[in-house]
Amino acid sequence: KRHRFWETQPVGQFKDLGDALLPEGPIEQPITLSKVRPDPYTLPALYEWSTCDVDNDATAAEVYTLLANNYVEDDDNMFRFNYSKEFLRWALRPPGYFKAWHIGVRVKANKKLVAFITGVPARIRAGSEVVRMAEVNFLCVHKKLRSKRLAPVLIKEVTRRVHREDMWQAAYTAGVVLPTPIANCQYWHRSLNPKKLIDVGFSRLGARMTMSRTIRLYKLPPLPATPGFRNMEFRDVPAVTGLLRDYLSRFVVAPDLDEKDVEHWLLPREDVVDSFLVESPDSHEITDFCSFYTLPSLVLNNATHSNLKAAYSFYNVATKTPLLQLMNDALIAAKQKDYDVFNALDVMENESFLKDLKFGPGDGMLHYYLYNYRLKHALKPSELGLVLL
Ligand SMILES: COc1cccc(CC(=N)NC(=O)c2cccnc2OC2CCNCC2)c1
Repeated sequence: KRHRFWETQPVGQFKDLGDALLPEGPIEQPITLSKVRPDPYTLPALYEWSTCDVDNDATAAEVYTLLANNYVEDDDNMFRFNYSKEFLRWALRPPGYFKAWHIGVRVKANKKLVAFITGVPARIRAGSEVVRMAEVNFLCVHKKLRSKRLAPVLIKEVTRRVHREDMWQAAYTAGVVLPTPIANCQYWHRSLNPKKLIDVGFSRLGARMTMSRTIRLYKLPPLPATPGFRNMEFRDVPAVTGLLRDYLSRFVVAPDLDEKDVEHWLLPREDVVDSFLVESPDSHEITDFCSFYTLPSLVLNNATHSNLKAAYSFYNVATKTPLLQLMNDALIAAKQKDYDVFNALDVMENESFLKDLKFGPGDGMLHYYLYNYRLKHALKPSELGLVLL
């Protein structure tokens, strides 16, 4: 398949696959900052760049609306991600973020926001190297401006702004295969509200299954099974950071999280991110951790339901409680908070619980990519310790 744009970029090229002589690490070396193009790339005549200040409520609302109407849909165009305003503010303002990396495109004549792309800084370890990278996300072009080759300009512009901050690598995901995935992950869904999922066409009634039998199949107890299972609180940040750093060190690619990162990414925020831990009742030691983020989907063309409330598995560490039991408690917590479905990728050790906890395979894949960084080998999902929003 031709990738006119990606063939011009410092990413693993399909033609290089199997070339064992190519070294692991940066594909292109950094250049002197004064040599990084100082001016933005050229947009088609009618459009202008517009850095989006998501602190500003009106601007955050414009970004929310653009994504709600034009962002990623499932393969059958029945659902569209519906990131909330508060979620976007959280996702775009981690420690050390750059407002300049929240990049919009507006129509000059009426200032309508018609495209968007973002980067946030992250420290990501690839093998033994911790690399400062941009996590690039929320690439969105208004449905009416597709096939104008706007996406390559947006990608070049966020790359230029990342270079200006002396960063030379990036991490991103896509539902499509581009040159060249570092991992190809399968997504899985666990029904929490099977009747609604069937009503909206997300799931289908199994063969020889009645609705009442299906509801019974996915039923969960009202309360978590693990003694000491509770919400994470600010005072838990040091212990959770220790748990996570030890656990994530097992994976080939994973974020290098410090306490400030854990405070931002994992302290509970209502309808944005939920996190729980197990505090041993007698020793008060924190032994386990689980978390999920909230990403609803709009239900397109359905008379009775407009939204699907979905939880996405985030970071989970089990050192004393069996992972199966810990994740079942996460399902119970999500069901208690009225989620309709709990989604997970087959990354980290997720494969070990998916089938037993009655997850079903999704109908697509999520591919992970690194920009300007070559890995000797593509990773199995179980070698990947990175979850993007
Ligand atoms: C149910 O509503 C949907 C609305 C839009 C797309 C999809 C399918 C899909 N593409 N799902 C995923 O990419 C996915 C499935 C499981 C876990 N994380 C995921 O994506 C995350 C991470 C990447 N950025 C989007 C959210 C489903």
